[in-house]
Amino acid sequence: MITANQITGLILAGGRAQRMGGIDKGLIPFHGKPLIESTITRLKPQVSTILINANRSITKYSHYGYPVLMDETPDFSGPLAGFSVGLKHCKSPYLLTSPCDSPLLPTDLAEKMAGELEGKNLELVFASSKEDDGKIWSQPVFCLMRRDLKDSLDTFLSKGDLKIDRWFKELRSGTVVFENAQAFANVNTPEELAALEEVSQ
Ligand SMILES: Nc1nc2c(ncn2[C@@H]2O[C@H](COP(=O)(O)OP(=O)(O)OP(=O)(O)O)[C@@H](O)[C@H]2O)c(=O)[nH]1
Ligand SMILES: [Mg+2]
Repeated sequence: MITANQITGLILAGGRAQRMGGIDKGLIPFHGKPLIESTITRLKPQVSTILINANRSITKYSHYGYPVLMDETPDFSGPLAGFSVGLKHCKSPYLLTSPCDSPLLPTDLAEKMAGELEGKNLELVFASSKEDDGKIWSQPVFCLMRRDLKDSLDTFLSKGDLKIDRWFKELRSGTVVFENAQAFANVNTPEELAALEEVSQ
């Protein structure tokens, strides 16, 4: 059984946050505290340690006491750039990614994804959510992967491809469907931030 001490958590806070006006999304207040703190709180019990991937405000993110890793590929090339640097610094056999802007992430994220990865002998598992209308949505930035996928990812990125689902298709990958779609609610605009604060009192 894959346990928390075999998993490193990677919090993705390296985006531009253009829909939020270009400010640093992980640091905007959510219930009075920087948004990333909610992710840290939920992820921490599920993993052995945490890495933060950010491209700005490095000193502020460093205050949480975890390594802060900047993308090694230029120009905000998307979440896979964060996966790559996270895999490079991951010392455990598995890496679990979560964005900094989904403060209600499932408390059983690691457990369910690890069960699927191990049970089906997969290399990577991403989350999906079941919406109220029954539709299933991929949540590809919530992802548990083997650390040894580093070379595969770097080869993929070196071809100039950045599409996350295209990399997944090259692998033995699968998904876990989570019933509580609200756990994946993410904050992209000031309106979404206000709405999520309202429902998560
Ligand atoms: N490392 C890294 N992470 C990224 C990059 N772009 C997006 N992400 C992360 O991927 C996740 C999902 O991205 P979005 O919700 O679209 O965030 P964003 O790109 O900052 O926001 P917009 O600019 O408004 O699209 C977030 O956790 C981002 O921090 C990037 O260029 N590098
Ligand atoms: Mg988002």
